[in-house]
Amino acid sequence: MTISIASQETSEQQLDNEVVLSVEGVSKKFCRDLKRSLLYAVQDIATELVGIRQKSEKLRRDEFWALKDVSFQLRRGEALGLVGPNGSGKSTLLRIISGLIKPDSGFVEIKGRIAPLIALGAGFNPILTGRENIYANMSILGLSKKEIDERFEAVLDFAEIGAAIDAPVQTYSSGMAARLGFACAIYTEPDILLIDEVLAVGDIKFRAKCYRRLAKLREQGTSFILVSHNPHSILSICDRAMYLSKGNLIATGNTDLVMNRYEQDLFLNGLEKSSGLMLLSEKARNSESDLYIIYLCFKDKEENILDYPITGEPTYFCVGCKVSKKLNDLSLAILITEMSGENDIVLNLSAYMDDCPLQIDDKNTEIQLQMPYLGLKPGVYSMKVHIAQNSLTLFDAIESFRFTVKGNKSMNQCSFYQPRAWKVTNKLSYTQLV
Ligand SMILES: Nc1ncnc2c1ncn2[C@@H]1O[C@H](COP(=O)(O)OP(=O)(O)OP(=O)(O)O)[C@@H](O)[C@H]1O
Repeated sequence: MTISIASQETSEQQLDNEVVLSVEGVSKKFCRDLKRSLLYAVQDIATELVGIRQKSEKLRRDEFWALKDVSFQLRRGEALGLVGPNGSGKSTLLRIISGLIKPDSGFVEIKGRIAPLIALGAGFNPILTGRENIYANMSILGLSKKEIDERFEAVLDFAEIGAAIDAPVQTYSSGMAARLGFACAIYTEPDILLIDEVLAVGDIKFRAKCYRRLAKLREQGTSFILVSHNPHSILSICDRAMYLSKGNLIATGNTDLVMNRYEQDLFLNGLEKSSGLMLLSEKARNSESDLYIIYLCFKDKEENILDYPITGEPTYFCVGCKVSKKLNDLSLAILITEMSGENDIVLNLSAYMDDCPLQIDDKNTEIQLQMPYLGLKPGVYSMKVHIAQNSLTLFDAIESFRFTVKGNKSMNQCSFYQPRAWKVTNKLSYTQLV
């Protein structure tokens, strides 16, 4: 069952916009065995020729569903992010939409011109030069020779590949091929642009230029579907996202919520998913140490243990310790990395850096890091925890405490939660413009 995650605002805005792409109940099966798949293809062609072929919902030996009953719509000017683990069917879906392969059932309806940027160099002939490929590629996308002549200089300017334009495309780096592919696609002025990871190979400057151009194209009414394994690209560009897994549409709707669901499924399994508590077996701990950690958890300000810390809410991170003697000048240090994306460090805190040494008597103790507001956005994180004395003697360390942050506040595709209030006053700081 597909979960529909939609904000009211987004749905209302979209009602005004015309549907440019409609995908209805699309399924596609493939065969894992090459020989058998050739045999099935021959069988299918033969039965189709004699007119007895029926679309079958059944899988033959070695077949599997690469896509199963996928339906969605794309509206004019909309940016849709398509996410899912490797092999979940994203490229297959884009290939079906662009007409490169036929679905086994269901249909795709397109209004206007579609430009697929599907694989590196897709549509490029490796032995032709960049110049020749621009003509070949843009004419496949529907432009006349005269139209291509008029746009040729603009494509060259945008691609910034200089003299390499007269070299065969097979001598291009992946980034150069992506530049040329993107430039050709945007100058065909498509109604729908399909982008499958190609931007990931461009350098940062070129990617920034592409994203600026995409924003401009959207203002002019171009819709696009962006496939990316980089959550930041999806979160910053797309207003809606779709999450595929094993060919099934798992969730669709608000980008933040869909990405959150995807990241939870990707990084957590079973028990970990519903627990913000990590209990450590005393036997496995270093019980020789004067202090060792026996649990980690999150609590709310009433000190209830939380399954999930929540963005924007008062949150206590608690470390339960077994202690055998009085200790001074202790520091609790935490380093939090985001498990999606590039494992970026999002928080690095320690009592030592805060000039706040902790004193512990010889009783078992819970050390708390009290956060008036949790600034982390919804997502999946991993935390390293260290307890040391004078930042030199390490007592205990936990290398990875995984937890999920949920959101109940509006984050609006940004990276952290900012506590805030809005106000209007009648006091002006300046009464006259200089
Ligand atoms: N022509 C084909 N013949 C057989 N199997 C195929 C074919 N094309 C794709 N597949 C299989 O279909 C499944 C979906 O592949 P697809 O390329 O759509 O995944 P994806 O979500 O784009 O993956 P990635 O994130 O790795 O690019 C995979 O198991 C893949 O091996």
